[in-house]
Amino acid sequence: MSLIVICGWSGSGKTTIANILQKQYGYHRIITYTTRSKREQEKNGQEYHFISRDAFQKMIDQKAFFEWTYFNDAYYGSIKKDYERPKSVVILDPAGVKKILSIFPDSLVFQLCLSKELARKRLAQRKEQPKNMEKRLSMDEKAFAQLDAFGDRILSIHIEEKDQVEDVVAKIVGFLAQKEAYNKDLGGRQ
Ligand SMILES: Nc1nc2c(ncn2[C@@H]2O[C@H](COP(=O)(O)OP(=O)(O)O)[C@@H](O)[C@H]2O)c(=O)[nH]1
Ligand SMILES: Nc1ncnc2c1ncn2[C@@H]1O[C@H](COP(=O)(O)OP(=O)(O)O)[C@@H](O)[C@H]1O
Repeated sequence: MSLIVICGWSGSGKTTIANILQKQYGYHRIITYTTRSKREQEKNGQEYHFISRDAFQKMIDQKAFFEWTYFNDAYYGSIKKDYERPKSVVILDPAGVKKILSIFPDSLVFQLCLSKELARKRLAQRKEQPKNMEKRLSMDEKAFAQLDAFGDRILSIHIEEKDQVEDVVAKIVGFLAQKEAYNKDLGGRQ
């Protein structure tokens, strides 16, 4: 199974990159479920399955979720059968990353890292309200500190203002190609 997990602060480019991996590199995008309101540019079933709190609670009661989390006044969760397809990509928060690493230790976790200043700029482009933006970023900053202990299991990609989305994708794809070549080489020697 080759599962790619993408995580990072709000505005780090997770959605943009997962969409490129899906559209240009044939990755199956795991669409997770959320109770947060849909943003203007989002489509139900593309970024998320947008559902009501009642529907989310029902899914919790029915044990439909593989893992779920509560973040910034909204619920987010993913379902198990979606992880069964090979060559998948999913976007998760730090709690989800920890859970997935404990169940699928071979999954590749990429953390998109950027300065708060750049995150603010990107969120402003996305028309995020300044007040909401600061709250999101400080919550993300705290939550991502939990992943420090998993340093060697997570591939950090440092993003600077000059980096185009394609540069970031190229780093991820380059790493995946290297890993595949290494595994093939290892298979050939055994
Ligand atoms: N654990 C978990 N986290 C999720 C899931 N879906 C989304 N997230 C995370 O929820 C957080 C909030 O996502 P979102 O509201 O789309 O904000 P964004 O970070 O600005 O794109 C992000 O850290 C996502 O990675 C899920 O199914 N499970
Ligand atoms: N490398 C990049 N260069 C310039 N703009 C970017 C880059 N990556 C993402 N963006 C833009 O930044 C904003 C936030 O990206 P998004 O993918 O929504 O982040 P996230 O899902 O992590 O919150 C969007 O407007 C997106 O078009």
